[in-house]
Amino acid sequence: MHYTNTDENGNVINLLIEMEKIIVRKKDKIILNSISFNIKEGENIAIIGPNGSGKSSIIKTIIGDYRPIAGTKGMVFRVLGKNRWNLLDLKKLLGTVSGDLQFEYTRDITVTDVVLSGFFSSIGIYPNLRIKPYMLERTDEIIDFLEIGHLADKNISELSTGEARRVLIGRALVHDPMILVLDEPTNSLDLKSKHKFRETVSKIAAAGKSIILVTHDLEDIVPEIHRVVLLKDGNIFADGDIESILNAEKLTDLFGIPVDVSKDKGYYHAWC
Ligand SMILES: Nc1ncnc2c1ncn2[C@@H]1O[C@H](COP(=O)(O)OP(=O)(O)OP(=O)(O)O)[C@@H](O)[C@H]1O
Repeated sequence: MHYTNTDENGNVINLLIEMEKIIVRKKDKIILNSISFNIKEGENIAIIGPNGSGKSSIIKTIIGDYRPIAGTKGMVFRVLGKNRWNLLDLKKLLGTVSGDLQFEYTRDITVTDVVLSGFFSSIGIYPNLRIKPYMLERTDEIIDFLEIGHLADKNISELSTGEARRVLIGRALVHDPMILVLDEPTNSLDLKSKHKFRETVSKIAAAGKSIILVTHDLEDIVPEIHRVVLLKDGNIFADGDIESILNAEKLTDLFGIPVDVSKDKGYYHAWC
């Protein structure tokens, strides 16, 4: 187990995720090409890159939906020091919200039940599920924490996209995961909903969860995120502290067109 490690100065660090030489292939195409990076406990990162660069594939690999090619020389893939996980246990550790998860909720189900369904990794609550009192307590706690109590009895189909997205964060948080994984979470939200969503992410980061955020929108990178990974063609193009990565030179190189970057009140903006 390598969950606990030491850095070059002898300080103890806890590694949540260790990836070395990760190769993922789909239909004869290498979609992640020898990816290496670690995420330390308490660290928040953003992953940025052009369409098709492999951002969602990294997330799917981390949450166990995609498997790296086994037997690659020097390959390491560990979550909390373990290289073998029961998928359900892994999903408890990693709360996940993607921009399209809400479209899986096609039938009427209340906000409370959507949050509760996170305990079962299900899309809804069914009679065969054993709901325990602590689950209901935790669901109420999360609804309070996210300030969505006024929505609790509504059906998810009645909510705006922005409201539904915050409910899905609740679903991801019921297990008290160590890491919250957000894949393009502000897709199709209006300005106010994006603002509200970002405040929620900041609050969760301040509560001590690690955030892994995939986005096309630099404004989604809340000030609690200090590290950015740039991806291109299934490779890591750059990885470092936000100041050294989110600048015109790096983003111009990454996207192959002139990009300008500015920073205001802790948030970054890019335009071209
Ligand atoms: N299951 C799959 N089968 C075949 N090809 C796949 C599969 N998953 C991903 N790919 C391919 O891998 C590449 C990376 O896809 P991925 O979705 O990770 O990119 P992305 O950076 O998240 O893109 P976007 O910004 O458009 O969401 C793409 O060329 C995609 O077509």
